[in-house]
Amino acid sequence: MNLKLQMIGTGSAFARKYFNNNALLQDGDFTLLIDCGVTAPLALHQLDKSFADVDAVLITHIHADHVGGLEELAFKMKFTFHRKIKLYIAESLTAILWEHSLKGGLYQAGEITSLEDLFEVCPLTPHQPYSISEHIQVELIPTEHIPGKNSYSLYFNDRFFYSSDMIFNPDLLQYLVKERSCGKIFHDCQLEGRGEVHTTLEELMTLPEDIRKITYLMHYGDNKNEFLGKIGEMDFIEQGHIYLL
Ligand SMILES: O=c1ccn([C@@H]2O[C@H](COP(=O)(O)O)[C@@H](O)[C@H]2O)c(=O)[nH]1
Ligand SMILES: [Zn+2]
Ligand SMILES: [Zn+2]
Repeated sequence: MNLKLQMIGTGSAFARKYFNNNALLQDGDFTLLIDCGVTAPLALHQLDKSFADVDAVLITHIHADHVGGLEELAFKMKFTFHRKIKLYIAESLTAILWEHSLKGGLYQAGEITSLEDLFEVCPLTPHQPYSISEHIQVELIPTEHIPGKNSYSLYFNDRFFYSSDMIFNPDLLQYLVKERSCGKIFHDCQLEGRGEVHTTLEELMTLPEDIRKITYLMHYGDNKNEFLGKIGEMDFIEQGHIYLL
């Protein structure tokens, strides 16, 4: 069974040409939304889709380009579609997501007082595999992004790695490829400047050729086209395209 990956956005946090780095992972007629940033509703609309097409959502960390669209998703599910979808999120982030991000907009006395009033919350323990659909299995891998902020990368089906936002960790990439049969890497890529909270193109270019060959770049800036031909054996993943995995 082929899974389909469609990035609804491939942009860095403040990109204007590209939507937030969020994705749809499709297993037959089941659709998982990976992160749900501020631009997710419009990004879906431009693909002739909406939250009605989403069966579950998986969150990697608490930044607006990854969770800023959850308020609309939650309201739509509750009051328009009358569905409670599964919310997959690290157990360390559930209280933070509600108390520090969603409660302000979604709280409604007697009606919406917790995440569980909106979602079927599925708290995930890092380093454990979870079955999300018949052919989608995910494992959270804690990775460094912002000091003091829990942030997770995703390892699907013991086959492909989705960094979300992380600083460079070549040892992890080597381990996944050499020891865990990783065949594709979707990696955030800061095109210019120092990689204080992300991995830079310069850093990714230091990876061995066999890893670069299976690496697809995402979470990039508006000037991405200036870097065409300057990314070695790597490829840019394109917003809206459907990739068979
Ligand atoms: O130390 C920092 C922390 C944050 N930033 C900026 O904020 C965004 C955060 O969004 P991401 O989704 O993690 O990209 C980041 O890109 C930086 O632009 C920073 O510069 N320095
Ligand atoms: Zn981001
Ligand atoms: Zn981030």
